[in-house]
Amino acid sequence: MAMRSALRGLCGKTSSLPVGPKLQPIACVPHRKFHEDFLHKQKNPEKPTVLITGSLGQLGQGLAKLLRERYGRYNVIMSDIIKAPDHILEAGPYIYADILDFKNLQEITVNYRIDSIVHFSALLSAIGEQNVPLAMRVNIEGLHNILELSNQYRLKLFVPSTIGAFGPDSPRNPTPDLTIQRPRTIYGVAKVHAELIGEYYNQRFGLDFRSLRFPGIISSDTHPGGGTTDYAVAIFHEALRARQYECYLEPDTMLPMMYIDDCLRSIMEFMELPEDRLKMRTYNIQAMSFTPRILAEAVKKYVPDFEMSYKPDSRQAIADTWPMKFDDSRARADWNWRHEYDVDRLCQVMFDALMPKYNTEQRSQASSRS
Ligand SMILES: NC(=O)c1ccc[n+]([C@@H]2O[C@H](COP(=O)([O-])OP(=O)(O)OC[C@H]3O[C@@H](n4cnc5c(N)ncnc54)[C@H](O)[C@@H]3O)[C@@H](O)[C@H]2O)c1
Ligand SMILES: C[C@@H](O)[C@H](N)C(=O)O
Repeated sequence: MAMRSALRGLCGKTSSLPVGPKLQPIACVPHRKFHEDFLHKQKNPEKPTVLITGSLGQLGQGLAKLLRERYGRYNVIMSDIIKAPDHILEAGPYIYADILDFKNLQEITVNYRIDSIVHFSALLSAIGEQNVPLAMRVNIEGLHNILELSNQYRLKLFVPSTIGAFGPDSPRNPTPDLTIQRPRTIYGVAKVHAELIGEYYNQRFGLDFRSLRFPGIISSDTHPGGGTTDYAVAIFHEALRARQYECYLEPDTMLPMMYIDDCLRSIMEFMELPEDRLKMRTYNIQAMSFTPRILAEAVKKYVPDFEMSYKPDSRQAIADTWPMKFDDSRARADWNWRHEYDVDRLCQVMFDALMPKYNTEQRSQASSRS
């Protein structure tokens, strides 16, 4: 932080280059070419360079950390269209990349010598329904850009799919990999399109396209971006903050869920598999399934006076069409997928992470009142 403040003083604005103990102090970046050359010299040439789109969302920050541990700090380029907080800028390269701007994506791929893309940019299910034209642009047009870019430059491409890629005509308990997919949200329609067109590019052009269908992801250090499964993150914060939570789903709505560590590990394992291990390009993966009522009971073991009330909103209609449980037997058989977190372990890890934060907040609120 001291170094960053000094740099602010030197050049009037903060360089987006990370400044850490192992780095030479680069005061400011006179032009982008210098920035790119600098990053290239710092990279581990033995490892791939990965671009993460939409990396400031719920999944991107954790994945960048894991990938950097494995490939090196400068081999992972985080990108998004929003301003990054200081701790992101300090952790490694972060750049602006709008997935709707194809030329900008080409420039980034060439200048940063990108080998793989993890494509996270999207509007999630609930937010997508509120702005369908934007969701079509980001989730469909943006995907076309990423796919075409990956094909042009022969990049390996990971695009996550979701339980939302299924609809009311699909078997819901369990939902197999190959079945009817007629989702009722623009988010789901765009994901089915991504799965199919990715598979088509693989068969037609040999593009190394890979996709996993994720359940709702639960994390403590990042917040969800406007999905139907967000309640399963909010409940932990509200239990600690207010001892109560008003859930927007009915008590017995069962959905598949997954702790973020399982999700991020699945991406790492799946992306590193040799191509001949893949019998399909898109796999279901399952960890746990629960209802709001079941999760509330588990939360009460940590916060005994916690109370949950229910006020279903438009997200209920979405959840009612989604799988209750995934059949992920093919992922388990083909590439040995195993989850590690069930609902009890999930609660333990969430409360371990969040309790100190809320205890400190409550202590500081109490001391400012006294
Ligand atoms: N979080 C989950 O529960 C979950 C479950 C299944 C699948 N997924 C998928 O995983 C991916 C990542 O999900 P997430 O939860 O991190 O999403 P998120 O909503 O938290 O983050 C998405 C990011 O995309 C960025 N973005 C929006 N428009 C953009 C544009 N034009 N150009 C570049 N970036 C843009 C946003 O700024 C945001 O940071 C998504 O494709 C999502 O569908 C997520
Ligand atoms: C399930 C997933 O795709 C996301 N969390 C959503 O609810 O939209």
